[in-house]
Amino acid sequence: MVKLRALLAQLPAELSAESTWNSSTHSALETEITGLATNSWTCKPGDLFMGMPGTRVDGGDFWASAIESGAVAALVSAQVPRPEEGTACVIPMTDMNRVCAEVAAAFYDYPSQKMQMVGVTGTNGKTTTTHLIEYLFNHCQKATALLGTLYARWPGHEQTATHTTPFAVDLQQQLSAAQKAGSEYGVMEISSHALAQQRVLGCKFSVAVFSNLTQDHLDYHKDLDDYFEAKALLFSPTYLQGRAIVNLDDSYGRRLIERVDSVWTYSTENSDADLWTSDLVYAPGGVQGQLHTPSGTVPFQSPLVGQFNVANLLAAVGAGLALELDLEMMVQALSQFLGVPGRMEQVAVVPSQDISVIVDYAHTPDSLENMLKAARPFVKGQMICVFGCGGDRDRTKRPLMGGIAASFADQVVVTSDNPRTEDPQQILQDVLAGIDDSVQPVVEVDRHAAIQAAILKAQPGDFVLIAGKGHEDYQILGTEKIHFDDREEAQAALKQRLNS
Ligand SMILES: CC(=O)N[C@H]1[C@@H](OP(=O)(O)OP(=O)(O)OC[C@H]2O[C@@H](n3ccc(=O)[nH]c3=O)[C@H](O)[C@@H]2O)O[C@H](CO)[C@@H](O)[C@@H]1O[C@H](C)C(=O)N[C@@H](C)C(=O)N[C@H](CCC(=O)O)C(=O)O
Ligand SMILES: Nc1ncnc2c1ncn2[C@@H]1O[C@H](COP(=O)(O)OP(=O)(O)OP(=O)(O)O)[C@@H](O)[C@H]1O
Ligand SMILES: N[C@H](CCC[C@H](N)C(=O)O)C(=O)O
Ligand SMILES: [Mg+2]
Repeated sequence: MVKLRALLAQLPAELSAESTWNSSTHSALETEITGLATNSWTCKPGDLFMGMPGTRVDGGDFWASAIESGAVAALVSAQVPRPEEGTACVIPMTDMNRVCAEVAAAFYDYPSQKMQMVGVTGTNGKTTTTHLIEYLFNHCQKATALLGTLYARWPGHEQTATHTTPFAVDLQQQLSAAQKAGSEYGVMEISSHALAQQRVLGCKFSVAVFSNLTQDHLDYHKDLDDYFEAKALLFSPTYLQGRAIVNLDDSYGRRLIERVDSVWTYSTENSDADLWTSDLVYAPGGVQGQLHTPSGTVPFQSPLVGQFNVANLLAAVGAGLALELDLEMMVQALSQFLGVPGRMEQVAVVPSQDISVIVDYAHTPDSLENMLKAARPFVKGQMICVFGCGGDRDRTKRPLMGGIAASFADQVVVTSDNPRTEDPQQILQDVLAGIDDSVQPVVEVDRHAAIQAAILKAQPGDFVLIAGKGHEDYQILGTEKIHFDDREEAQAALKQRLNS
């Protein structure tokens, strides 16, 4: 609980010009705020309502319904029409994204500053790297909270996530709960959307990781440079108060290095990097090699598959060393980390079968290519790739993904991902536009039928890769979310194959 006056005092003067306060504001200043709300529908008595500008509406326009639900006051964009003085406390603000983040951090008393925080950004590898960091840190007896695409969890608690990076109020509430539950460390995925919308403002990071930048989200960002600038914000002094860990193998990573003072680079092969690997041997059961770090060189072994996962584990070890974790202990933990749900996850059935099936979350051109390349050495027969592209998301990546699937797989099955409000057939056409006429993909709009067709038609020794949805246990058709899980679908098809 905190008084409205105290919360407003945390805001920089340029955001909450006191000169605009009227008698309604002054009379609400001593009221205790018991919660924060950004949705008028879920606003409770005692809350402070913050009206967020969105793509469809300005939440500020709903201040009356929030006040009716018991909100003590509403903070809204300056353009929002306000009530007559004396009727309700509605205070105009300059930048609601910033206001919301600053207020949330203050309300929860800056939890990130009571923990050692690691932020991970980049197009691909955030979920995998944050899981690795959580695992290494917990193995080294450091109680660690993890916030990301899959869930928010800390010792004794786990909840499903709705976004890769929560909105400011949820974020600060979760960090506060994690810290109170004993987490000394926190690791989180930070999306470019979150940085552009300032959801993470008020958080301070001891370590920030940059994995890579390749095409995605061009529905939201103007171009790749704009996307990069959003990611680069994490490495500015506003957020980073420690060491940057940056991928030297990525061209945008090399650009970022020029801008940061305290940086360790990592590379899967370049000995100029601070952390790098050599003598790598890839096998179906994982990878092994030598790990070179600022704390010495050690042999390592990991059950993870693919060169990109070596990059992820380098980033994770770098984060650990930056926070003074023991290298030997981390290397021991690496050998036991089995992977992340829905990332290169093998679908197994009993009795085992003569084909392999993998479910992976590749939903960008780069990750699709990496996944197919990583699997190739282990394919005895044909490599069959089942995939689609999400609706209401970057359309320009669709033909690129089509071209990549056709180049790197032996057979392609184009199907739906989450069509959302787009016409599923049109999404398929966008993907097919990138596939050369000489290739004859199977086109099946129903993902269930597509997975079944791929698995039932596979020949002994074939390798079926089902990409795009990974851990997701739903499919979004229109505005409806139905239960759908690639792993369950593959299991069922494998059983059917056994009996046919
Ligand atoms: C593009 C984007 O980020 N959109 C976000 C935006 O939605 P919007 O603009 O449609 O919102 P809106 O409907 O206009 O409403 C604006 C505000 O008014 C409020 N409102 C609205 C109506 C009402 O009656 N009362 C009321 O209070 C709403 O609660 C909201 O705060 O504001 C909403 C609330 O703040 C967000 O939920 C929504 O995220 C949507 C769901 C989303 O899917 N975002 C994705 C793209 C995203 O952020 N993804 C990244 C990961 C990307 C990666 O892979 O790297 C993430 O971090 O998850
Ligand atoms: N370092 C990496 N570089 C390139 N591709 C990767 C890397 N790590 C994982 N991948 C591929 O990208 C897919 C998504 O990985 P992951 O979930 O770790 O990424 P993410 O950055 O969290 O994605 P999102 O933005 O959706 O949260 C994986 O299934 C794999 O195919
Ligand atoms: N975080 C990603 C997830 C994409 C997952 C894919 N299955 C899709 O629906 O496009 C995004 O919001 O673009
Ligand atoms: Mg993720």
